[in-house]
Amino acid sequence: MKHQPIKIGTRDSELALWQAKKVAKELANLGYETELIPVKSTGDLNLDEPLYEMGITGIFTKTLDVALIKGKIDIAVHSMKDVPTHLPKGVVEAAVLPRADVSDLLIHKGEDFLKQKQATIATGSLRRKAQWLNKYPTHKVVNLRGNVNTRMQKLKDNNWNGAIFAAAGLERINLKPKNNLVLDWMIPAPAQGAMLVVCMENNKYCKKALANLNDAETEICVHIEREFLQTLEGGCTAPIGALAEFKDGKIHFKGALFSLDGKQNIEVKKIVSPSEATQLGKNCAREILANGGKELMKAIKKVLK
Ligand SMILES: NCc1[nH]cc(CCC(=O)O)c1CC(=O)O
Repeated sequence: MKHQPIKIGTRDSELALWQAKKVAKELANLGYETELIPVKSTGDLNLDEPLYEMGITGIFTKTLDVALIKGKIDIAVHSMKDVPTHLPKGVVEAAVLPRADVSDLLIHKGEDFLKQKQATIATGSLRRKAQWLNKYPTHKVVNLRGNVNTRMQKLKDNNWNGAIFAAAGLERINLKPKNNLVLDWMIPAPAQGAMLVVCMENNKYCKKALANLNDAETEICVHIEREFLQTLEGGCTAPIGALAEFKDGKIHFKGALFSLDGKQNIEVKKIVSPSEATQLGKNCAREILANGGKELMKAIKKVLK
């Protein structure tokens, strides 16, 4: 018997649509029929208030989660870095797609300002803000929210020196300007550049279809990063970066917790063999907590609550 097309839920930003269409294409290559179902999310609408002030984790994923649980869609496609470490009950990770560029980019209007004392950089991310101020303590960081297109437009409309974007997002929607600087010193968000497809635990048909799309190495790396995040944060959006990468058969991990003003930086780096990967994220987070991270997390939570 012919199966109904797989209903792919997606937010309606250009990046989200690109990512959903990518999954549709991959599934079509395997012979599966699909249908795109755009679902509006509060995350794209509420642009003036910083995410952390809304007190919500999973603001980008909440609406799709509801649609999934209600059976309006069969699968949801997410930027994995936007997905809270705990999935809603009954929802499972069905595939982690091969990772794109993990780096953060500075989109600027001329690089000369990097040598100046005064400059203004825009970002809505506490992680990017803290790391920028750590490297450029005299600069000013202003809040910038909205989807990638909105943020790029706001950068044009304001006299900021630059704004920070994920390379993956800009590349996907073909919006990467020439005047970009790869911030190779900046530690990306856990799971940056990775896409996650989720479905209901009891949906055997979709689980089987999506298993074909999973990239094992990416899955291992993002799980290390997210375990690191989960062990550190306990449900608050702190300035945390983490990156695990396979290099010459080994896993290279770096993770860091920053104070909100960027003055404090507690970092850990480790190189392990893949057999030691299971506890890596947790162990590195525990090392940071033991090195002053516990007190720092407490101070951050006090401000963000
Ligand atoms: N929070 C927004 C968001 N979520 C995923 C991406 C881009 C894709 C990715 O980082 O995986 C972006 C834009 C950005 O951070 O500039």
